[in-house]
Amino acid sequence: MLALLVFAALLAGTIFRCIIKPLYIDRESKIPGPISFALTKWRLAFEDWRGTRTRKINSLHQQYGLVVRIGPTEVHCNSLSALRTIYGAGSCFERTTFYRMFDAYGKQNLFTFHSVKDHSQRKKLVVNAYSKSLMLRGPAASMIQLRVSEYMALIESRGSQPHEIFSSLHYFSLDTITHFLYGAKYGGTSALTGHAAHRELLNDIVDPARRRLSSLVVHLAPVSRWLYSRTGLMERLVSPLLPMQKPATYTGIRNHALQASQRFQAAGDGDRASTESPIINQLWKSHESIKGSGAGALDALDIASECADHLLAGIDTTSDTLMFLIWAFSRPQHSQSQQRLIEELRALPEDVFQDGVPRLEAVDALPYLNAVIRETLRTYAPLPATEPRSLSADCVIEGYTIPAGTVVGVSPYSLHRNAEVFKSPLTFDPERWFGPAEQVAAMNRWFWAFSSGGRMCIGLHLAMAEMTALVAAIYRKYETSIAPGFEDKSPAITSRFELFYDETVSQIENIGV
Ligand code: HEM
Repeated sequence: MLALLVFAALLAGTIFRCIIKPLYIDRESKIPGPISFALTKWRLAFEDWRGTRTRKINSLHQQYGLVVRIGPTEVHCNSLSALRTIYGAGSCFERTTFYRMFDAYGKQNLFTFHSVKDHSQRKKLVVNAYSKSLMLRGPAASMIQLRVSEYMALIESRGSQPHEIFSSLHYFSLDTITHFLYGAKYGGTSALTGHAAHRELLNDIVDPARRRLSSLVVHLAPVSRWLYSRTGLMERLVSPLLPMQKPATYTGIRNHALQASQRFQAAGDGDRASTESPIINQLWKSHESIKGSGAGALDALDIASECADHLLAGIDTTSDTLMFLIWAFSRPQHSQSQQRLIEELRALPEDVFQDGVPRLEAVDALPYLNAVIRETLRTYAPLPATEPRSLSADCVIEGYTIPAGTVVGVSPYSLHRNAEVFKSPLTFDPERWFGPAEQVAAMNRWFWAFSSGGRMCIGLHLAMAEMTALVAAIYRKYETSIAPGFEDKSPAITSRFELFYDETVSQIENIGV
C-alpha cells in the first residue's frame, strides 16, 4: 500500500512538473505555441536533427502570430519591436551558450562572448580596421582588387566551358579573408591561383554530414566531445557513431589559422610592423601594450582564436551570397534584370575599370548593383537562422512578459518572408527596391541579413566591397546563363543544421552543401 502511495505521489509530481507547470503555471505558458514544443526542448531539437528548424519556426509564426513559444524556455519573435528590444542599440541582451561552439583553441572571441562588456572591450581593438572608408580606399581595397583580378583570370582560363562557381567563389572569399587577416606572408592563401593544399582547406566544409554534427554539438555537447576525443582502438570503435567523420568541420581551416597566427607571432618586430594586415597587427599591439594578466590582456591563443573566428565568418557568407546572385541572375526569368545591371556597369567611364577590375569607390554606390545584392541577401540570406539571445531580467515583448533567462530570438528567414512588407516574398526581384519610397523604407527596416545593434556583423563593409567588386567585374564583361542540365535545380547551402535553397525550384543541386 505504501509503495502504491509513493508511486502515486511520484507520478503526480512528475505530471505536475513536466505537464501542468510548463503548460499552465510557468509565465511562458501565456505565450502562444504548440503544446509539444512547450513541453520539451527535444521537440525543437528533433527539427534541428531533421534540418527543418528555421522553416518550422516560420510556419509556427504563420499559425500563432508574432511571438511563439518554441521550447519550455525558448521564444521566437517576428516583429520590428522585438528586433529593437532584443538587438537594438544599447540592448543588454547577451548571446547564449549556443555560440560557444564557435570558440577556437578553447578561447572565446568576438562571436562567442556572452557579456556586453567582454564583447565591447574586444570589439574596440578591431572595429576601426573594418570601416567602410578603409575597405573602399585603403590597402584592403587594393588587396580585394587583386583577388578580383585573380578570379577573372581563373574563369578566363577555363575558356567557354561551363564554370562551376561554388568552388571558385569559395576560393575567392578564402583568399580575400586570409590576406585581410594575416597578410600575404603569414597566412594569405592562393586557392584562386591553384594552390592545391589551400583549395583542399574547403573539403571539410562541403561534407553535408556537418549539419548533423552541429546538431549533436548543440544538443549533446558532452557526448560529442567524448566521441571526438577518443583515440586508438576506442576511436575506431566509436567511428561508426560519428555524425561526421574526422577531420570534422573546419579542422583544416582552424589549423591553417593557428599556424598563420603562430608564424606572425614568431616574426621579428620589423617584419610584423610591415605586414599589411590590420587585424592581427591591432591584436598584437594590444597584447604588447597590456602584457601579463591585466584586464583585457590577450595571449597568443586569444589572438589566434579572434582571427580564426573572422576567417570562418568570412568564407561561406560572402561566397554563398555571390553564388545565389549569379545563379538567380543566370535564370532565363531574370534575363532583364541581368541586362539592366550590365547596362549600368557598361555605362561607367572607362577609367573606373583597370584591366577589367573596378575601383571600389566607383562601384560602391551603384543603385542597381546595390539592389541586386540586397535582394540576394534578402531572398537567400547566408545566415538565415535565429540569432539567440537572453537577458538576466524580465522583459516585455509585444505585450508578453518574457521571464529572465528565457532564450529569445529573431531570424532573417522569417523577417524576410513577411508578405505584407515583401510582396511575393519567395520571388527574387531586384526591382522591388525601386518601388514607392514608403514601401522601400519599410523593406529596409525589415532587412536584417547582417543583424543589428552592437553585435551586428563586423565584416559588413568587407563583404560588401568583395561582392560589389566581383559582381561588377563579371557583369561588365560577361553575360551568364545556367549550364545545360541544371535548368530546374537550385543550389543549396548549409547554415548550421540546415540546408537552404530556392523554395520555388523543384530540385536541389547538392554541390556545396
Ligand atoms: C554576406 C556576407 C555576410 C553576412 C550576411 C554576415 C552576417 C552576419 C550576421 C547575421 C552576424 C550576427 C550573427 C549572430 O548574432 O548570430 C554576423 C556576425 C559577425 N560577422 Fe558577418 N556576415 C557576412 C560576412 C562577414 C565577413 C566577410 C566577416 C569577416 C570578418 C564577418 C565577420 C563577422 C563577425 C566577426 C561577427 C561577430 C560580430 C560580433 O559579435 O560583434 N562577416 N555576420
